[in-house]
Amino acid sequence: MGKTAQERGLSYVPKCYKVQPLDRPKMDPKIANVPLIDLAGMSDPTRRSILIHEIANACRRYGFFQCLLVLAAVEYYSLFHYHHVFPFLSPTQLLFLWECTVLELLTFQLSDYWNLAAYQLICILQDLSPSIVPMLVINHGISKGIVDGALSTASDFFNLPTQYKANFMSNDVHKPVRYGSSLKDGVDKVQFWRVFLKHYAHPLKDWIGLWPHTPLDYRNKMGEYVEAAQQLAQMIMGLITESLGLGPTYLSSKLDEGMQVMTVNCYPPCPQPQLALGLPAHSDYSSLTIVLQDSPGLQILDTEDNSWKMVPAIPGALQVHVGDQLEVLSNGKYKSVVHRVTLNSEKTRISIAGLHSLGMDVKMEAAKEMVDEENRNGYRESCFRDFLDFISKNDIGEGSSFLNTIKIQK
Ligand SMILES: O=C(O)CCC(=O)C(=O)O
Ligand SMILES: [Fe+2]
Repeated sequence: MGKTAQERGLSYVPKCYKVQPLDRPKMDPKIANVPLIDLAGMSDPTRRSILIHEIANACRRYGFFQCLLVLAAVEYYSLFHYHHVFPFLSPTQLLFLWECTVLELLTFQLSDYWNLAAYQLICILQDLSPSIVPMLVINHGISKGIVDGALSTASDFFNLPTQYKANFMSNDVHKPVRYGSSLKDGVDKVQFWRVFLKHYAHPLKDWIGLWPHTPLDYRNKMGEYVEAAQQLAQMIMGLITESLGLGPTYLSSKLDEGMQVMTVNCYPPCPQPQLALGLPAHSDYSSLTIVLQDSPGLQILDTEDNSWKMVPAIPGALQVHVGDQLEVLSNGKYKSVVHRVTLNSEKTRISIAGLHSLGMDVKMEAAKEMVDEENRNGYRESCFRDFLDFISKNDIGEGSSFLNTIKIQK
């Protein structure tokens, strides 16, 4: 390691990185319809029940949604971004939407603004397109400073000399802190165009001492981000379990005693992005994953038309994925989202994916409330350790999926 193609900046893609022709990314992918949610006003019972309904629809239909920072959202509400986020709207509709929200911005405080504007947005969109339930998670409480700090210290880490990063190098997927490239370097058949640092993060005091101490602000900045993200995951999971009829605290203590595995990814520019991938198609073994990305590259498989769609990279936005554990808990009502990472030839991309799950050996199974005569249990119980054992012996790049191994054939 340190000598991989992506680390050396080769001007071509070597054979071992070339993915099968069918898996090669299109260079002009469609943009995903990102469901949108505003978390503001959660303590108001009427607002909360609307929110739960919106989240339920997003999880069922898409398996993901996005949260926005308040300040990032201001940038996001430019006409340009509207076009990317709502590609199904005509130019006149876009302009109308944009004018409405800009007007609100002038007359309201930011917090009032977001409550109102999000409602307005949802009403407008539902009128225009009743089949689309839009969701934007805003007011999620992680400040722009915290998000920017995590991305910048991550980037500084990857810019360090290989000698230092090599201290964390390992192909052993059971290690709580490790640096690597691809998935399992040199072991899997096809290699992927990324480098990564993975580390456990919750409870912070148990793990932070094992994290890199260079860059000097790494522990501090990443620590702030992971703590805020853990709180957000709890809040969102409360809404999700409530939407399943299980109540808002169904998973709270298990998540609190559970794991938060941070995968900090760096995808250097790739000279032939049409031939390789940053990560192959996979779903996450988590209950929820929260992804922070600094530029586009993440794609999700839209199950409606079985095509890959690009997730728009809105500055500071957080992407929330339903993971395998939530699919199991809901007995398949909510599906974990299949996603992959594509590359570009110009610029390094950084992403931080936080996988929130139950404890290493705590088994997840379908909630008994989700199982009846009509909906037989579709999943065997499993825990994070089972997943790690699986990936240590199987090649995800070749299509192996842990989730498939725990599905019960009906
Ligand atoms: O880079 C991304 O946007 C997503 C990364 C990812 O899917 C993962 O680390 O599991
Ligand atoms: Fe992932």
